[in-house]
Order: sequence, then structure tokens, then C-alpha cells
Amino acid sequence: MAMLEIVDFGKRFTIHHLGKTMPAIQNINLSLEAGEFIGIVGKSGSGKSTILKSIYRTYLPDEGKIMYDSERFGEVDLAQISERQMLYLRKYEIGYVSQFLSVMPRTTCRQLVTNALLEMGESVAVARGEAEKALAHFELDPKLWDSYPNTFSGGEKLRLNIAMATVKKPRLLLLDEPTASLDQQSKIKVREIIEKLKKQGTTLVGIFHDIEFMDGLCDKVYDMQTRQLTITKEVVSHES
Ligand SMILES: Nc1ncnc2c1ncn2[C@@H]1O[C@H](COP(=O)(O)OP(=O)(O)OP(=O)(O)O)[C@@H](O)[C@H]1O
Repeated sequence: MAMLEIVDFGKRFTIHHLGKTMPAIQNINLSLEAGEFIGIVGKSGSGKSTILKSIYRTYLPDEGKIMYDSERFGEVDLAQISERQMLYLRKYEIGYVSQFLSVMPRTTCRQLVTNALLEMGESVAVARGEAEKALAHFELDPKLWDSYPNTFSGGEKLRLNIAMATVKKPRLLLLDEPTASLDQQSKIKVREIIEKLKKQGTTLVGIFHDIEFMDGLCDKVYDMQTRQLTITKEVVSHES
């Protein structure tokens, strides 16, 4: 089966103070194979983030299925699996990067990245080493490594967020505008890590306002307006 297959997906939101339920999106169908990168494009408010949040189960879908081929559980519907299974998948298989950093308070930047690896069962020595490599890759100033990220700039927070998610080398990585507040140099770093993860077989779903950034990187593009999935390039074979 596909690594991820979204079938007839729909989501409504209840606006309590208005006593109304409004459909956010309907009729979303898309699928991607292991190692593919799909970019979702569409105007603001068209429901791109809602799709990503529903894959990560921050939101529960109201219609349809989100089938995922899990290493641990086999084929599962992310809309239906237990909370416990979803927590396992978030820890070991599915990563999510948003524009916003939401982390444990009073935990240093270095600890946050190290903890991401420790909770996957890596040894302390490996976790520390890999964490430093990731922070260096994203050019976070070593002076910041032992600081709390609440005072970081927008771009620094974002780079830490990406480091935390990518250091785990997830099977499926969801990227919700991961380059939104980054300069060109940092965007290139994000692109490099995406290319590296793709080579290692990670499947990616990404939203980017900066279409040029996706050039030559995405295998498929899903357009929210037309509901069409377009294949942008031949999928190359991936290392196992
Ligand atoms: N938690 C929520 N409660 C109520 N409405 C919501 C909620 N989350 C999203 N929406 C609504 O659902 C619609 C889709 O929002 P979504 O954030 O998915 O759009 P988007 O395409 O990602 O937009 P942008 O490009 O501006 O980030 C919008 O009309 C938004 O107001």
C-alpha cells in the first residue's frame, strides 16, 4: 500500500460563541508512496494546515480516512487508532514541524534536541553527539545551546523546531511552512536536511508559501483549489 493515503477527508469546526458548525475542508483525496515528498499549495485559509494537523491527529477528521502504513502497527487509520498508538507514532515514526515552537518550559535548547533522541531509546552519548550536530547544522549559535528558547528570535525558534523533528529521522515528516521566517541561508539548510532525509527514505508532506523553495524537491504537488494531484518529477530510487 501507499505510505499515506487520504480518502474523502473532511473537517468541520464548531464556533461555539456563534453556535455554528462550519466546514473547513471536504473531498480531499491524495496518496503518496514511501520516500515521496508532496507539497500542498493553495490560498490562505484553504485548509492546508488542517490536513497536516489531522494527519498528526491534533485535529480529528469528521469525514474520511487517513491511512498510514506504520512500521510498528501495519496499515492503520490515523483517524481511528487509539491515543496510545498515536503517542507511539509521534514518538517514533511521525514528525511535525510548525512555524511555532511549543516546548517544555525551562528546558535548554540542547536538552530539547537531546531528549528527542533519548525518548527514542538512543544512548546518552549518541543523543548528545547527534543533538550537537543538528544544532550546528542549523547554525544555532553555540552560545544559545544552554539557554531557554523562550527568548529566541522567530528564526532561531524555527531552526530549533526543525532540528528537534529531523534529528529523529522520522518515517513521515509533516512540514507546516518550516521556512516562513527564515533568511535565504537558513532556507538552504532546511532544503539540505530535507534532501538528506529523502535519500534516507523519509516520506514528507510540506506546505511552503515560497513555491521556488520546492522546485526540484517535491515529487507531487496537491492543489487545494483544483483538488488535483500533479506529479512533478520522476521518483528516484531511495537508499534503504
Ligand atoms: N481550530 C479551529 N477552529 C475554527 N476554525 C478553524 C480552526 N482551525 C482552522 N480553522 C479554519 O479552517 C479554515 C482552514 O484553515 P487552515 O489553517 O487549515 O488554512 P491554511 O490553508 O493552512 O491557511 P494559511 O495558509 O493562512 O496558513 C480557515 O477558514 C480557518 O479559519
